[in-house]
Amino acid sequence: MGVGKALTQKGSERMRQFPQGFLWGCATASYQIEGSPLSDGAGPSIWHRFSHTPGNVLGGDTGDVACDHYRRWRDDVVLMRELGIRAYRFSIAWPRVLPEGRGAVNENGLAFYGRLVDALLEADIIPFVTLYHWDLPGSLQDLGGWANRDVAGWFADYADVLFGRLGDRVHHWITLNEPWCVAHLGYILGQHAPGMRDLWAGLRAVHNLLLAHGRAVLAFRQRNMPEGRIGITLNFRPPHPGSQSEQDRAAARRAHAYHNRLFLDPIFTGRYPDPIVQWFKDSWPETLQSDQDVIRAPIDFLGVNYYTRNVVVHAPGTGLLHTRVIRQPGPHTAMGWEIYPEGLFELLLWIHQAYGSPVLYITENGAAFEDRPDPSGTVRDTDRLDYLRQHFVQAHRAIQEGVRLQGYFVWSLMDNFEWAHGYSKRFGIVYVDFGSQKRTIKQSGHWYCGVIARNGLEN
Ligand SMILES: N#[N+]C[C@@H]1[C@@H](O)[C@H](O)[C@@H](O)[C@@H]2O[C@H]12
Repeated sequence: MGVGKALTQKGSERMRQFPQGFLWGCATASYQIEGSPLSDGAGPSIWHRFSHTPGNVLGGDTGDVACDHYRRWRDDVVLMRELGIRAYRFSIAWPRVLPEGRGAVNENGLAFYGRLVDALLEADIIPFVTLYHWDLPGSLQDLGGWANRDVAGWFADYADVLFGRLGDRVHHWITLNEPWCVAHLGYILGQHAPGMRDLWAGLRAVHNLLLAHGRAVLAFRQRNMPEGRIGITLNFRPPHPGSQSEQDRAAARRAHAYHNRLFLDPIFTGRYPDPIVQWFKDSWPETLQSDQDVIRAPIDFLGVNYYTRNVVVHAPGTGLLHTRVIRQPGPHTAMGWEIYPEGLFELLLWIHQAYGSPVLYITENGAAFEDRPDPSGTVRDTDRLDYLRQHFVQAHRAIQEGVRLQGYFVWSLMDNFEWAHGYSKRFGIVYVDFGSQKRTIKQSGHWYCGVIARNGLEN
């Protein structure tokens, strides 16, 4: 079933036309671009603490300055307007709004985001607000953070402050960004803030993140904002077995259940994937029957973050799932991730078919490459342009198959603080000279501007 005109002849060109009103955008996150983490009454986040702890971030980089967006936000909105984006996904730093995570609101912090929203609307750019993109207030981590069941109420209260103060202008809300990374990288592997290596805590974080999401959705519904839409952003890595042996196929099923279904199933079906509950049986958290109803509070859209796939083999005693990812031949990004555009089509179709055809937004897709300006100052990032083009083609294929994909946010608007990699990995379609803070639209950014203007791809 096609949607819109799939391929239209335009002279000798063939266009892949996207549906009218398709939202082309870019995405960022507070700690990765803002800088000024403690300005105007903001409290320290777990990433402020983590990055200031020696050894946690490559090169000792921190988010103290980042892209200085907290001060340069007006110019950055002008930049977004130059790119012609229709929508901008950004996150709000919880500790800027509630410095202690609970209690008193920091009006300065709230005012920053109010000004940013007003400037976006003035520029005819639709704000998509992520309530949580990993910068938990440090004071809540002191109480156990995501491993403390009370966090669900703290998060819902924080979300409700923002619904009340920005809900008249912001109509698209994302509760959590990649809760899988929050639990797995932050509480189980310790590679991200808060740097815990505790399976017991990590699995409770999984459940409490889902509870927090559900409680925020219920708080949103209570506000009765008919124009409002709320969803969650999940990260996915479609796993392919390294061989057709039953062991490798079972390994891929385990990886699929843990990486792709751990949050999706409870939200859409009210149940955790059985293979995972069985796998972690001794450590699995106690849950209440009533939790399911909170977690599966209906959402209006699902945000999909896709970068690559994993080819997985059975590896006894290796890692959490006794699996190992096998590097594939062919092109990879600077993150060491295989470039596998077909994985985006496979993923979108699977979600569409297996979870009741939800409205989808690609809330992140992009690539890191070694970008350098040439002597003229131009950044010819053809590898990123090709990566995006190939993935846009797959998104178009999915729409042609009836997937209700309504927008695409490129990660990222600009080069930024790439978590434990610091500033060593550049994902932006805009180059940032972190010394001078000069922004330069890369070749991929200029190309993306054309895609948006045509709402489609030329072959
Ligand atoms: N790594 N990487 C790039 C990108 C990261 O910069 C985002 O903050 C995350 O939401 C997600 O992991 C994807």
